[in-house]
Amino acid sequence: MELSSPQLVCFLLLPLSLCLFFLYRSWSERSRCTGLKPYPLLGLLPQFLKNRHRFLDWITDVLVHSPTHSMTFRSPGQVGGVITANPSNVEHVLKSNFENYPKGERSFRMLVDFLGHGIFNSDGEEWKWQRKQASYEFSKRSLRNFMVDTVQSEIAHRLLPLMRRAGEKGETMDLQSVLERFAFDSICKVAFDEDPAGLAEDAVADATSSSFMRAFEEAQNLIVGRFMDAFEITWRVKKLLDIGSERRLRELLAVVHGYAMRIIRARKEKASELDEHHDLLSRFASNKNNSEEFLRDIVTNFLVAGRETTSSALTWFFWILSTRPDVEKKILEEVRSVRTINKNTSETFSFDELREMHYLHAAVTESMRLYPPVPIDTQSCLEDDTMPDGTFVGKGWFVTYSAYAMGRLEDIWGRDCNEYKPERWLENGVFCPESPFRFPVFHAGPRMCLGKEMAYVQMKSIVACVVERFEIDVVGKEKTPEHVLSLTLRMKGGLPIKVKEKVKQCC
Ligand code: HEM
Repeated sequence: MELSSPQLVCFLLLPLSLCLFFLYRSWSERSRCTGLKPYPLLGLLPQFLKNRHRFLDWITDVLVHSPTHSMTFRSPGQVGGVITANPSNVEHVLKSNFENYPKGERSFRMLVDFLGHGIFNSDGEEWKWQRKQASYEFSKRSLRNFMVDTVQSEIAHRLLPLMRRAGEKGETMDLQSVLERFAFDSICKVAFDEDPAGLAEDAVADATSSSFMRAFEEAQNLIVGRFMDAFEITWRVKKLLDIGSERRLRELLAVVHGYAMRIIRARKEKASELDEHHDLLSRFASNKNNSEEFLRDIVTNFLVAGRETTSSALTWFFWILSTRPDVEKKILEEVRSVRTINKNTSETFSFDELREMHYLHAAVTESMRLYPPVPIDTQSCLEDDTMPDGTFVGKGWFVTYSAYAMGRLEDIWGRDCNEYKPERWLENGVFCPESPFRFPVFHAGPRMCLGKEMAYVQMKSIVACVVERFEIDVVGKEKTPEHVLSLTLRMKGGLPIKVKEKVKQCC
């Protein structure tokens, strides 16, 4: 059959029109579900590019308004993805269908230069083996005792004197940086029996550890920057040509890995004096099959885990506290009462005393609800799947849950979800935990955080001791600080404070 010119045009235009019609239909359908308007062909890429500097708040707005609290990304040439704040989906991904949601190849490629094959960046048998070794170590009473001693000593000999000196001189100090150095010293001592003395009076003199800390932070930011590149090819080309941010990253990683190697070699020299249960590093080092490179990855991963999480949580906590004298008063009353009941005359608190501080536990937890140290966390999908809320997830897609958005959902926390209210965690004065799928701040399921108890000991000890002794004035506290999204939620520009030592209470 021969077609006339107008017929030919119609014949060619028909599929195109049908295509446009279906694209438009799926476009308006998806915008009805998520409140977002994905562009035909470009998907949500334009919105992503426009909002990537306020990524967390942007996706929170979208997830809060989406009826399922989930959103789907699909852009041409890019992997698809789902971001969710739906507790049923979180449970499905992190627990019920765990095997289908590993960290995945894409995330591995992005992080391998920094985290290597360590626990945060491994799947399958490689992860299981590390998890088993580390879990065993973390469950030991001896580790807990060592950790409590370490935190107490760091507070009594470094943190409190440092704050006292700043108070006497009337100096403004950056609390975020102080807390990071505190956490860095603690994790190095607990995991590797190394003291970098980041918070010591003569810390300035220890150029190696301070240049390491700076390099570690910048490297982390550059690695996260890779995730924010709209196209993976961008950083890969820069890496290949050794230019721009990738060149800088290579230089910084040389410093980071060099420091970690120094710890490992020092440990090897001491190996004959130490048994394999001495600390976390000894446990991994005792296996002769583990290369130096693998041990270096262990060190880097535990530093990531321990250095920024508690300091991020406490930085936001102290800012909130500065705006809530009522909460500070209640914490102080509780701390003083525990001290009196236990006739404690030392500068710090024991593990059991910290456990008695339920209000403090609630106050710190409530702050992490609104400012979770790990605000988003991503897995990838092995095989096509449908989540409990009906959202489709394709093979190879990423699935991200946002603890930050979940902390702001009325469906989980009620109408006062945006208010800071420690009381929501208490029943008759006793702390009641929430399901980890509704409050996944420490993750959930088989990969749940191993350092949760250690983190609370550190955070509660610091708050109890500091609030008891110092008045803290946060400079510019009226304005909500901006955040920077690194691997953790950091405060942009730090938290400038002025401190004044309180007059000692006579008992
Ligand atoms: C407030 C403090 C902390 C928070 C909010 C927190 C949160 C988390 C989160 C969200 C994960 C999952 C990360 C992922 O998907 O890869 C995680 C994993 C982990 N955390 Fe923590 N963490 C904290 C402190 C610590 C501390 C002090 C340690 C001690 C070293 C630690 C050790 C670990 C380890 C080893 C894992 C890996 C678990 C695995 O993949 O099997 N965490 N944590």
